[in-house]
Amino acid sequence: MKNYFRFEELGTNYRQEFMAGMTTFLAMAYILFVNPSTLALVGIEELPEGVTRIDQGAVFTATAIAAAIGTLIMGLFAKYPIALAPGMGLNAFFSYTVVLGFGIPWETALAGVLASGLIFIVLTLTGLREKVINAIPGNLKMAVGAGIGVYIAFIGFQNSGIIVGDDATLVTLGNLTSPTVLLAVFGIVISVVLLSLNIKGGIFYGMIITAVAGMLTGLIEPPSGIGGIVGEVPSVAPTFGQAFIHFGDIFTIEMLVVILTFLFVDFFDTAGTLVAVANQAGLMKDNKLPRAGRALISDSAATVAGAVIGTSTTTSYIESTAGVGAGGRTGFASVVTAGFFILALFFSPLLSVVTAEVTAPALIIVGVMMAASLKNIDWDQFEIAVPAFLTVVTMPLAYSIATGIAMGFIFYPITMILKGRIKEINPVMYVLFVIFILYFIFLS
Ligand SMILES: Nc1nc2[nH]cnc2c(=O)[nH]1
Repeated sequence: MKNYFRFEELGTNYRQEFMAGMTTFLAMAYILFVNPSTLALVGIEELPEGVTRIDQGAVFTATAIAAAIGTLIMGLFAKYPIALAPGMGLNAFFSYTVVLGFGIPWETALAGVLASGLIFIVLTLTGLREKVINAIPGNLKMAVGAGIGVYIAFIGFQNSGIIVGDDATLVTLGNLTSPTVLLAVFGIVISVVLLSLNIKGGIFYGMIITAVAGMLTGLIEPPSGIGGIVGEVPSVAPTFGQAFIHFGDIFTIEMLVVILTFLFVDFFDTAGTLVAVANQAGLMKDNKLPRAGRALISDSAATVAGAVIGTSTTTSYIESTAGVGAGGRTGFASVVTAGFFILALFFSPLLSVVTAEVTAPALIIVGVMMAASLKNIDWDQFEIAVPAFLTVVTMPLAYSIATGIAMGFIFYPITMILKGRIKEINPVMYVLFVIFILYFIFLS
């Protein structure tokens, strides 16, 4: 086993890899609770006509199983210390834009996720995905990752009532004397303190402390006895296979736009995350990602498995950097993380204590982590700064990851041509330019 994972060559051992795998799990365990509440649109009273609410218990189980499957394949097949789970960027798009905004039932949306995963497998097997990833300028990849971070943080601020709507200015600061808003602020402070002290599971422990504070102050109902903490694994019957049953519903223009967005967002998010984590672990060779095809196949297979069981797009997590920080260098760390996700299946009763105030700090801290890629952007070149900046700011402002990506990819060739750098533009970028112009035409 040591030879399979090349422990000696990579200067690691079982203990170090175990600690790394556990650290990554702790950093991303929040998704087990945040994903079901996001997909079930908890807190939104009225759903569009013809749309039902997805079963939270089923999404909990789907989240844990999709994360375990994806992370295990990444560990054993691609041998990277990279863990996967349903992404916060795309679960927000799935819930707020597709289901709530377009009024598309979650069953059809899941079929869209399945379609995007299958297309990805084909694109990866033909080598096209790797080619396009290499054709996209690093600056834009970094901007997309950072923009998703800002978008996720904005959702956290909004869900917790720290930022609210305003007729005059669109958004403004919420009521800081409201007890629930104060609980969220407390959660952010605690998480920041823990992470500043280099406590690796800081996000997870921050959530536990916030939930306990909520119970002590009567803002959150406490679990009753051991049965409120450990319980049977919730059935996936309400969601399992719905993606297949509703596959026939995806052949509409609206769903085409949705599937393209799933594809594009996952594409750029995964590309940015794989490079960021591999770079941190010192696993890049000549500025390229070794076994990129295998890593991308792991990512796509996880999306397909997740869609069939009942969750939005499963993707490589930026939180894997926590495990790499703890010394993780091989796929064995991922095997450990996957094991913890299986164990977590038995803790579903805790879902009821993880409210929006408890999850908001996690969303905001993930935003901070993803925004770290801003440092890799060449801000002193105006032709780069413009598309990068537009990508980052339009994601939260338009409340759409896809719009942010489209803005960047439309402005990039324009500014590059105007600055006389036409020779540096990869032909693929012109194709993407046309696709995104069409995207805006279809949207409006
Ligand atoms: N890369 C990445 N990491 C995440 N961590 C939590 N959500 C996400 C996401 O959507 N993408």
